[in-house]
Amino acid sequence: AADRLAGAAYQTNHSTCKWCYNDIPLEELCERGQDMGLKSVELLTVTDWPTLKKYGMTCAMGTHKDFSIEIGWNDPENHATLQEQYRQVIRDAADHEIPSVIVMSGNRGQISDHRGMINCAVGLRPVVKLAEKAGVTLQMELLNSKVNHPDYLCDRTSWGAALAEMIGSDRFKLLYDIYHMQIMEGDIIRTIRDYHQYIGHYHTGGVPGRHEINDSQELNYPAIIKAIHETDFRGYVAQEFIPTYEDKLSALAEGLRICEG
Ligand SMILES: O=C(O)C(=O)CO
Repeated sequence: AADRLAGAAYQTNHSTCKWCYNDIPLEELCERGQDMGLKSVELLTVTDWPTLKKYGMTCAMGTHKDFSIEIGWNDPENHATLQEQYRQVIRDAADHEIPSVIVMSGNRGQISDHRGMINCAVGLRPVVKLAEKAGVTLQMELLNSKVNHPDYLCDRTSWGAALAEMIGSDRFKLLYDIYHMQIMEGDIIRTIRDYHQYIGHYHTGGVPGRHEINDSQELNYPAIIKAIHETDFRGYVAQEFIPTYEDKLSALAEGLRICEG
């Protein structure tokens, strides 16, 4: 009951990533999540979107069952397949009122960062047009290539922002993952202030280890979330830490509380 009262007053649009609670059924996560002030459970596909709706929640960042982190838009060989998948997922997202769909750059392989950016822009252009018509935002995730995703291309904020400039649409944004970018770049608050116009969504996680965002780790989440709000951010902040507490949902509730400062 205390969580419910607190949750109703929360300033942030809170979401969480389902994969961090794989052993908890979605219905249970929705029921308990609602009570703690959660508005969304994300990185779910169209099959789960109706369940969220039943609980008055959304999937703030939708995905498609065939999406891959490593195989992405930087390689033109993937464009035809990806364009087909995005035509489908954009249509589904519009039908289910899902605000955003995730995008991955893919791994570098033999392709230079500059060529990869041009390839991403060329491949994404037609699906961004569809997203504009559908009122769905495509958001490319920034991930670390140092610890978790070796060779992933979209691993620096400036590279992502340059791609967003090249694409030039309000329906193409960056998913700024605070955990991943702390590993790659640090300088989190200044980066958010400098690049917020390109950022449509945030992920959290403790550094190092990607566990609870409490004071066992190095990031000052209350200050980071405050800086996000100071940019007039209207999107969602999703908890994406791997809980270590025995009661995983109490870890999630605590994460939301920490973000509220
Ligand atoms: O796979 C990861 O590391 C992610 O952050 C996906 O959101």
